[in-house]
Amino acid sequence: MTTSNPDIQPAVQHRVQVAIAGAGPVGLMLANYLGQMGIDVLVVEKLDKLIDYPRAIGIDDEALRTMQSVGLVDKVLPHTTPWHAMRFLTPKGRCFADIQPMTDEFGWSRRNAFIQPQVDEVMYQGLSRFPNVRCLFSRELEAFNQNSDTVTINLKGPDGERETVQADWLVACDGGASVIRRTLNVPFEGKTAPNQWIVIDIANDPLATPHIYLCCDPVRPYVSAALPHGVRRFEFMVMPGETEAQLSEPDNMRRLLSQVLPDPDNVELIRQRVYTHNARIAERFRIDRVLLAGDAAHIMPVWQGQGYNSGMRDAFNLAWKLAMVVKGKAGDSLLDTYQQERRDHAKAMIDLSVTAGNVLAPAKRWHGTVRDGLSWLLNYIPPVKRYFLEMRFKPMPQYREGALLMNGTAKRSPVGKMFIQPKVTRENGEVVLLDDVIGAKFAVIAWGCNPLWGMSESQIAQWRALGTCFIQVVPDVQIRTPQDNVDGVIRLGDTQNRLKTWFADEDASIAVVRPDRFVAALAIPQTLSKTLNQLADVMALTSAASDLNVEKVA
Ligand SMILES: Cc1cc2nc3c(=O)[nH]c(=O)nc-3n(C[C@H](O)[C@H](O)[C@H](O)COP(=O)(O)OP(=O)(O)OC[C@H]3O[C@@H](n4cnc5c(N)ncnc54)[C@H](O)[C@@H]3O)c2cc1C
Ligand SMILES: NC(=O)c1ccc[n+]([C@@H]2O[C@H](COP(=O)([O-])OP(=O)(O)OC[C@H]3O[C@@H](n4cnc5c(N)ncnc54)[C@H](O)[C@@H]3O)[C@@H](O)[C@H]2O)c1
Ligand SMILES: O=C(O)/C=C/c1cccc(O)c1O
Repeated sequence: MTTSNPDIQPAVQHRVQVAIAGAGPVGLMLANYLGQMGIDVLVVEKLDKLIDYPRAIGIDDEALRTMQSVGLVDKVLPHTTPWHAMRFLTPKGRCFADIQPMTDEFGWSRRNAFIQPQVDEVMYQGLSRFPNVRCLFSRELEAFNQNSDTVTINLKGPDGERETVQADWLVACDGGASVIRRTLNVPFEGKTAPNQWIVIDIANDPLATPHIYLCCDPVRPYVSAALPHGVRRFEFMVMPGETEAQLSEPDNMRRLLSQVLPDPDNVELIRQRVYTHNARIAERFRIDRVLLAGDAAHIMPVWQGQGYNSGMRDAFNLAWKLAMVVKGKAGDSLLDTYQQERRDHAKAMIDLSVTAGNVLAPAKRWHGTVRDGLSWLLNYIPPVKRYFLEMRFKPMPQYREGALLMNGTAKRSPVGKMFIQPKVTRENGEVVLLDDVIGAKFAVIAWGCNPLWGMSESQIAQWRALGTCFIQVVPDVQIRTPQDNVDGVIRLGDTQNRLKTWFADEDASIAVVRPDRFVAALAIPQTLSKTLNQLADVMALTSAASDLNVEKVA
């Protein structure tokens, strides 16, 4: 661990509850969530502005749900193309995997194209809603040290001047090359791919056909992706011996683009750059008062668009836990569940992304021949086809240990999985998405019954103090007629009949849902009280739980 230089006497000293290194999407999301919870946050970014070149191009339904949780989804959606299919083509142009899930169990389109800097900007602008959040550019985190009470951070300012930050917690959102991860000597296990890729972004899309195509050309595999705002992305594999400088020469660019466009000279280039793909994961995500998130914790090839989305999952998982610990509502052991829950799933996404890369560009040519033959056969087996179409190969996060109470066998249980987000009808007839009723809170969602029945007054007070929302879901036809109403319980109509179906499938009637929308426990009215007590133990809730104070978002 580094020690700060005692000779440096910084002119500016900041004191905050949470310091975030890096104003990439993960740092910005975390800052928005913590800002909304009333936490004092300082984001430090070494560059003088947000990164503005194109990077990630796929945002999934879980990430949109995360944007919704910080009140920004309406500003993000205009920068997306929903229901975006990803199609793998054989060398002869036959589509052998059409990945196009058309379900919306979490409330949003499963696959969406987007342009990362535009959505990063939305998140940055979102911070202006919170006087308790500051974002300082041209501040590079150079060194830090921590003790049992605090983290001391040394920053270098725009003219080389020094500043210090005293923070209760430091979150490293400083990207793949994270200086924080390296300083802490946390191993970054995995592989770096042997091949590079050249990414070319073009304005005024000269092709303009929808969706993303991954073309398994054995001579030079490539990707062609339609993006919002008339942008086209091409990615070509760089062959052994080729260099970035060579490939960027006009003649070579023309040769590359002639593989995909009839008139390769008539293009409006935004940017081209050569990249290496890494598949690496940090051995630990928590080192005492320092937490690693996003690319600082895991990096992966782009083929499933999961680098960005995995970072969003980290932010959603960590933010509510950090807020509870900072506010003294939970002991800091709650933060151990962040690594417990997130690391395995991030690893599964890395493995999936590597596999997709091997399908697109197999290491040996004969692997490609086998792939094309097998895929031709499998395409005729409907369950296999459905498996691809519905994206069932993408492992949905299921936490087996952590801030939850697993009952029954983990494989079958919905505990540790994200709760569905259907439309619901309020008593005034308004139809909204479920999370918009809950807000940034825990929810106890009961089918038909009164969730408070069986809970003691003190237990109700304890969970209310955490900001828990108690919900009674009824068949939609019952919602407009006041009946069986209970004080302090929100009644909702099951607009799409999805909640009834969910509870019937799970053989339960009450779900305890965490602020990140993961199911923490299942119960029936007779077991809820005991279940909530056990959950309070697992989550290290303190007895001093008082209102979590969700600040009103302007
Ligand atoms: C060049 C590039 C292209 C990519 N292209 C794709 C793609 O095509 N498809 C895809 O799915 N994913 C892509 N990714 C991955 C995706 O962009 C990342 O997964 C995502 O940006 C991770 O977000 P993050 O917030 O964790 O880190 P980043 O977005 O990397 O943000 C980290 C931030 O921390 C700042 N920082 C670093 N060190 C310090 C320090 N010491 N002090 C202060 N600030 C610091 C950096 O300047 C940066 O702004 C790409 C990544 C990169 C780097
Ligand atoms: N569109 C694209 O094709 C594209 C473009 C850029 C990045 N990406 C993805 O995003 C990820 C992050 O991008 P980046 O530019 O920050 O990555 P990068 O190439 O700078 O590598 C990130 C970090 O990985 C670690 N690393 C690399 N080799 C290592 C080794 N041998 N041992 C231990 N650690 C090692 C280092 O900490 C390095 O700084 C990339 O790895 C890639 O998967 C994709
Ligand atoms: O969003 C996806 O699922 C795919 C993303 C993708 C595919 C190919 C190349 C990339 O750079 C991607 O981000």
